[in-house]
Amino acid sequence: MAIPDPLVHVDRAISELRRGAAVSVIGEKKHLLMVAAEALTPEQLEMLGNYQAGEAALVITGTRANVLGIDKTDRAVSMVSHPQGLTLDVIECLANPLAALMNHPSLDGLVVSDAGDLAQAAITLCKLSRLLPAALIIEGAQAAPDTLVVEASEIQSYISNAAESLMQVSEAQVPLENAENARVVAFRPRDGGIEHLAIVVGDIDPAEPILVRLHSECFTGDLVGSLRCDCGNQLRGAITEMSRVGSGILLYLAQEGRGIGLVNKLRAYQLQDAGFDTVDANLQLGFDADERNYLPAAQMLRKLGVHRIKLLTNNPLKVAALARHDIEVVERISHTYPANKHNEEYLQTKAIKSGHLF
Ligand SMILES: Nc1nc2c(ncn2[C@@H]2O[C@H](COP(=O)(O)OP(=O)(O)OP(=O)(O)O)[C@@H](O)[C@H]2O)c(=O)[nH]1
Ligand SMILES: [Zn+2]
Repeated sequence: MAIPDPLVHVDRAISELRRGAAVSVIGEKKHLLMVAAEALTPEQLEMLGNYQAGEAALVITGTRANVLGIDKTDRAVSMVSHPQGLTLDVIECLANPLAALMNHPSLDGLVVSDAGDLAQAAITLCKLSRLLPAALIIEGAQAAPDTLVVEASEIQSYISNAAESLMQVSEAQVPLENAENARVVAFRPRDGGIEHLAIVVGDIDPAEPILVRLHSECFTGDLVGSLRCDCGNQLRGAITEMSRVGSGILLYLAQEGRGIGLVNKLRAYQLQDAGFDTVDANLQLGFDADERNYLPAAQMLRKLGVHRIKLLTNNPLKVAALARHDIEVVERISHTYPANKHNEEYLQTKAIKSGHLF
């Protein structure tokens, strides 16, 4: 029999959570049952409320608890309960800042406490599922026979395990408008999870530092020409520049919305329209300002035989992250395009709050 693959367990748990099913997270001698807050139905809440094993509580990130003002500590994850049980209205407002803009149920009497390792893994699983980082949990609850079981340690090591397992699965010549000699190379993790792409322009000489761009997927900017960001210009501009200098590699990373996913990015845009900047909108949703991990990028570069690069970026985090993953950045090349009236504030916030260089 094949050895069960931890990546596959997590991948299945992601599907379960996204379709609103309960998942059981287990650790050493401990277990909890979780449902993603944003997929919670009144029936499920009633079912979980009647669970004999223990009391249902909501886990949210410390960041979300801080902006709500219900937890002033620096806990990574906070557990929230109510002596009379949490109602769906309260859960929605605690989990989702957009619901909190519309409804104002009383938050009196909430009890906030430390969340253990399993609850932290539950939050990580929500993030991997590209859902809001909030889950209704019951600690100590045994899994029902048809509930999927996943280990907390498998969840916590998923990102690095998936990155390390990336394999080149296909490649083809694709002449581009601004770079006729280009090929697209696709990489897939072992569990069949999210694929990342490399666009290789010209012929690469691994003996020389290669011009590289790490481009995080942006449906709105890359595909439909959104003016809220500068992604479309950066994408096409990088390819044009690689063609001009003769060669280069653009990694097209499946990290939409700085790693929070397209649905959450649209939520962040709605919050920005309500007055928050791009960083605070992420924090309101309970995410970090930037949730990306660049191990997949480093791994793809290694698979392409590239170890020394010149990086097209304004983001110092990308340079530092690649260096941590053993890719030598011999030069950072600024990658700036003129602002428009829709993205001016966004670009300013990145310079002021995220340390972007120009
Ligand atoms: N969460 C969030 N993501 C955004 C927002 N605007 C754009 N994005 C995402 O940000 C990512 C773009 O980042 P990058 O082009 O890598 O930009 P960067 O981190 O500023 O770094 P450089 O462009 O390399 O300087 C894409 O995944 C976009 O979808 C926003 O307001 N909120
Ligand atoms: Zn964009």
